[in-house]
Amino acid sequence: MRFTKMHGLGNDFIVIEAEKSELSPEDYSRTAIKLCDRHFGIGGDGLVIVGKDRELDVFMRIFNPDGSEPEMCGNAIRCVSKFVWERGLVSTTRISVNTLAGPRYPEVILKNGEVEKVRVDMGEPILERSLIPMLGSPGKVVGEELDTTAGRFRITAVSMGNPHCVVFVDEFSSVPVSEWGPVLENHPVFPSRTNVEFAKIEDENTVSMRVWERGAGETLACGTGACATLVASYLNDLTGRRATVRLKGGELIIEWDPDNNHVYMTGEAKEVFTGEVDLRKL
Ligand SMILES: N[C@H](CCC[C@H](N)C(=O)O)C(=O)O
Repeated sequence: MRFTKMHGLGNDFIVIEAEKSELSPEDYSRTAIKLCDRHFGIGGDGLVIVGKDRELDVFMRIFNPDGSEPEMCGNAIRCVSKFVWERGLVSTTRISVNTLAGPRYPEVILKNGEVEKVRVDMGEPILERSLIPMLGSPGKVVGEELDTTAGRFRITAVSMGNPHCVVFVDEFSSVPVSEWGPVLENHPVFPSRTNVEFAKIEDENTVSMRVWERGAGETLACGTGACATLVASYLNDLTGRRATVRLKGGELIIEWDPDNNHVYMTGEAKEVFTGEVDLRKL
């Protein structure tokens, strides 16, 4: 089966065209576990399935390395946009992509005919606790204290279709991401688990971020996480509605438009290699 290895700021994915794969949907989850393994498989932070859609240009499904299927993935949708543009699966630079979180609208930005960046309308952030989803009384979760087995955290919860728990820190050197991450990811207050972002405010237009992803562990970047972090930073009066989010793998520009309440993410997407994999050998 053919695959394409891509990444968005080092958040890497194995991309497969549904129509050209011998996989059926019930195979996706267990195949993701095998292919994402960095020793026994190809290696990746996710398996991304892209294909023609009945209503929109294409659909995107993503599976975490633990086999779970999240609603949305920011770095992956930039990779998918580059993938479908370069393979002629779409004929315009403005693309419509169906996801479990609903339609999303990326735009590929060309330079000398090549895809330089992708700007994605990530839709409206979801702030109502029960829709994150998070247990507890109705309302927003902004700067709320949460007791865990690793101590007490002040959190802000935002969904971009997938759940995010943002914790602001003064320095990363004192943040054990691989210890605190899973404690928050699996906290019972998050019935669907959650992605976890540790954010350091550099100035009112710049935020640095480390991320522990639901079903994937620490990654070099998280697009939906960067969007959630900008929203959380604004809700906590720490930044404006536009910021550069600095991740281990690179930078994203995130804007939260006050007029339509949509969040926009702009960043790169890269193709590294293509290959063939015989699933019977995994
Ligand atoms: N692990 C995430 C999905 C991938 C999100 C991330 N890679 C991004 O770029 O948004 C989750 O379970 O919600």
